[in-house]
Amino acid sequence: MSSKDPGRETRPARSDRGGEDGGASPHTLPAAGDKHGWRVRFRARRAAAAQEDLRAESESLAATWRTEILTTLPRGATVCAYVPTETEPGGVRMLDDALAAGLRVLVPVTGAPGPLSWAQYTGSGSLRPARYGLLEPPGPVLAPSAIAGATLILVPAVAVDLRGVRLGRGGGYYDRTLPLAAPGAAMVCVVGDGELVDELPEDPHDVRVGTVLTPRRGVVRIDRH
Ligand SMILES: Nc1nc2c(c(=O)[nH]1)N(C=O)[C@@H](CNc1ccc(C(=O)N[C@@H](CCC(=O)O)C(=O)O)cc1)CN2
Ligand SMILES: Nc1ncnc2c1ncn2[C@@H]1O[C@H](COP(=O)(O)OP(=O)(O)OP(=O)(O)O)[C@@H](O)[C@H]1O
Repeated sequence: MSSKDPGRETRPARSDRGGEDGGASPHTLPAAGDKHGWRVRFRARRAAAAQEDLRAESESLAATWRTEILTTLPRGATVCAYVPTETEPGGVRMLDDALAAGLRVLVPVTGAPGPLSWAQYTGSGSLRPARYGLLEPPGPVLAPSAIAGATLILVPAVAVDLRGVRLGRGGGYYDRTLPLAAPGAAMVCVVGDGELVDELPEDPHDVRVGTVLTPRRGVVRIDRH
């Protein structure tokens, strides 16, 4: 990544970690290990983004998804994705593109914290409101082990770093789910350009991803995965 990239947010330098005010100012960055603080910060940025910018980002992400990722997957393969919320980059259109490419698309069914169950996505028209304001298909619920059949897994993230460490919404759902994936499955995060950063806090339970998709940088492969 070039240091000239706009929107770039790096690991805080020591001098940034709260000044004489003890870090209470909204202008200071969260402490390096403060996952919750970073999550709040990244989510606030998404919430403040202009609709037209989000739309343009989603257009670009969907184009890369179609031309550089979907074309590499055989028809009939299973993809585990998620139904994006309004502020998550990418849009539901990425799921429809996967259907059009002949893939079987599973999305999470969120219950109590634990490994996620799954349901087959057949189109946005049949989605129903679910927990946390998410949308889910009404169809039969598949056990968490369904992820083992996926060739590629889209993993939601608020931000991700250049080592593949992701910051999710704080439920620990994906950290409990990804260990059930097949060893060769590709794990891909879709984020804004300012959400691919140098270094995020990492816990022992965190599962790293191998690929990141951003609007401007396209497909970013993580080394040493
Ligand atoms: N579109 C989408 N679907 C998804 C996820 C996601 O990130 N995006 N998930 C990814 O796991 C799962 C749902 N996970 C969730 C985890 C936490 C919260 C939640 O309400 N968290 C609190 C903040 C917790 C904190 O900051 O410590 C909140 O947002 O107020 C919601 C959903 C499954 N489905
Ligand atoms: N494999 C696990 N087993 C038990 N608890 C876990 C596991 N993974 C995460 N947790 C717990 O879940 C909570 C949230 O973890 P973390 O902040 O890493 O979530 P996240 O990666 O942001 O969320 P998600 O995976 O849902 O997107 C923490 O309390 C953590 O201890």
